[in-house]
Amino acid sequence: MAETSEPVFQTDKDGRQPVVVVQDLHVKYKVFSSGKAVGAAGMGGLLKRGMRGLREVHALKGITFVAYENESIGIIGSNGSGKSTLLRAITGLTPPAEGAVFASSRPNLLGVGAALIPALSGNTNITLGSLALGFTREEIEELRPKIIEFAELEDYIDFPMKTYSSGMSARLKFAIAASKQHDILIVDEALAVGDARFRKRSEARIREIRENAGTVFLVSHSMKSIRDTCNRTIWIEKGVQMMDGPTDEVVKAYEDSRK
Ligand SMILES: Nc1ncnc2c1ncn2[C@@H]1O[C@H](COP(=O)(O)OP(=O)(O)OP(=O)(O)O)[C@@H](O)[C@H]1O
Repeated sequence: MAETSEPVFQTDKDGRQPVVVVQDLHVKYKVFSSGKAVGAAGMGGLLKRGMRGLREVHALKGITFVAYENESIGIIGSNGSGKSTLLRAITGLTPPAEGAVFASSRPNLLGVGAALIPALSGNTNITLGSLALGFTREEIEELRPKIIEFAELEDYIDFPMKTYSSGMSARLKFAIAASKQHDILIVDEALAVGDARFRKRSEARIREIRENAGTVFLVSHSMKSIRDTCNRTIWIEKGVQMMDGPTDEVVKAYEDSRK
């Protein structure tokens, strides 16, 4: 793994500022499985000799790219191709087996779900979620009406969150998380929730974050969301980087491969 992070953040010849540098990234999961199903017959070559029940999944096999300021990068690929693993490696949640990930500031995964308590009201949860994002009490009171308006929950904000539909709580979570200007924002399928109108507004908010010097990564199975939100797309298949380039070209190649 590379030891020094300084040279990787030098601006390129066009003066663009790198914010995330991924170098030959490999991620492997070791999984203990119980039962006979995971024998040589079940998992074939994945089962290592002498380690009964332990198998290794090579989820990312050499991913390399540089993400710059103001980019919105879509990550696409079929189920199990390694998209979420890549996002987790960028946030530092999953360590690389080989290679390295450098980030110029702390990447934030869009989501405040963990900080919220379903038995409490939407309003109290705005306080909890915003505190978790690092806002002060004063900032929270300034943001509160905007969050409620964005989530369109004016009539429900004093009800316990557990009484919300899944779309309503998803809207509240997005509205809290997106109230912050993130430098590096990572969005994993969050746009799949909510109705078409809310999706449009969420996408607009993501574009705004990006325009304010943020860099956004978006994993989605919706090629429409990717086309509407991302200027660049990386396509991964079975852990292998297939393509990295302008969204239109990459999405077209991906869709053609699935015909
Ligand atoms: N925590 C884990 N432990 C073991 N294996 C894992 C773990 N997380 C993911 N994997 C495996 O790694 C591979 C990539 O999974 P990942 O979730 O990154 O794919 P994905 O592209 O996000 O999939 P999807 O589109 O279905 O969400 C899969 O084979 C999956 O089974």
